[in-house]
Amino acid sequence: MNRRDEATRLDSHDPLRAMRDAFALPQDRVYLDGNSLGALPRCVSERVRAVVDQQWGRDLITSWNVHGWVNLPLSVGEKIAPLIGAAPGQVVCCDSISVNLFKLLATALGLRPSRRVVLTCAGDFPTDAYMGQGLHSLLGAERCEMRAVGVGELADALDETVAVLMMTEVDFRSGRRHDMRELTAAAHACGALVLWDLAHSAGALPVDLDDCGVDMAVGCGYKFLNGGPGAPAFLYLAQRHHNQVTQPLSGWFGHAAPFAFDPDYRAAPGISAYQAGTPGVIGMQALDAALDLFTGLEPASLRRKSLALTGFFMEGVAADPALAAMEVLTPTEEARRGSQVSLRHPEAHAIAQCLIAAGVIVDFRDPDIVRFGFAPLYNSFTDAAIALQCLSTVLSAGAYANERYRQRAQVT
Ligand SMILES: Cc1ncc(COP(=O)(O)O)c(C=O)c1O
Ligand SMILES: Nc1c(O)cccc1C(=O)C[C@H](N)C(=O)O
Repeated sequence: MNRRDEATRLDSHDPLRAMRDAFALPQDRVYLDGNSLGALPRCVSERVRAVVDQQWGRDLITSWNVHGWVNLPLSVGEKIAPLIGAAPGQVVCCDSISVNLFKLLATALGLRPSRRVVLTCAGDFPTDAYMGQGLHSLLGAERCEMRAVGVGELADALDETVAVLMMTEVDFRSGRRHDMRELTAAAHACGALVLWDLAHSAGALPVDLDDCGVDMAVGCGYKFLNGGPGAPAFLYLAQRHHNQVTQPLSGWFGHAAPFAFDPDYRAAPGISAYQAGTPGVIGMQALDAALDLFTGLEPASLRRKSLALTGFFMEGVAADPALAAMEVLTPTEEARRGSQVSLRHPEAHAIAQCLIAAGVIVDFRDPDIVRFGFAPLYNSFTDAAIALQCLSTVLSAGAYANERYRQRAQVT
């Protein structure tokens, strides 16, 4: 059976295939970039229209109470919680990952006052280290020292100076998935806390924060949760760490009584204290609607589909002699794989541009990686087969050598 027929067969047996219809995907494109920006759920268009026209347009400021706008950060947080293995009361939806990292890193240093090191994995998405570097400038080297090491050196680097280990579960370049349970236990064994970045996990694979004993986590709403460009992020802090440290972005939405307008800050109890200012209601409502698509779905079913898609794609790459020059960076071992396949080639940028021009939307990561993101809610095996065919044609024809594919855009 050829790959297209095999894809058709797999699609017909896919228990999640009906979910694709919940998305407004363009007919003439194959979208494999949900690991950067999730596709548009139809229910989000409807919700945003209703929020703008009826809630904002007609009910105006009464909507903060009447439509529950004021509670959105907590209510949306509660909708995200089951997707990341968190019991109620520990997740709030607000701000961006970057901003939430600042709050949590400061909290971690406050919870471990005799330690100063934030240990990170070299090569993780840079904003995580950037936020730590900002904290270092603010607090000084005696209170905050950033230390980045390779994955293989993490175990040795965990010593009594480390306050917190900050790791991304799925590497944005390679798609490699780290062992959350094992690394969390290793950090705890040396008395450190652990903070996981779930940007490339939430909505694509099961995460068991409570069960793994994780202390803190962040993640974003615009990738596999499909909340739209710039959707609010989320933040998790385990119950046992609540009410001990005042997070530094102490804005009025995290105050115990915001509408008492006290001159002095008094933190709200629990996770609510991790809010800062007024939530972006339209973005929050878009994410809230998008999360409804996960209702009743087992995260394990998403994982099965994601692994089947990435596995099918990787097999196709391995079987095609035209793709021999593309190095597969993503682990073939399922437990170590996220929901993307990354291929390395010296002409990766031009190859990605050729694919996009042919209607297969992928992205490029400097200097030489083409990423194929597989969103289990809406990608099909046929998407993967079309992408394989297109990639094969691009490489066999050498189309990427054309000068017009070499222009670099501002956002890649
Ligand atoms: C792992 C990871 N962390 C953080 C970010 C950035 O998050 P934000 O833009 O919400 O601060 C991204 C992607 O943009 C990411 O892939
Ligand atoms: N957040 C992004 C943005 O504002 C513009 C373009 C891309 C992004 C991304 O999410 C990039 C993504 N974190 C990555 O894995 O590379």
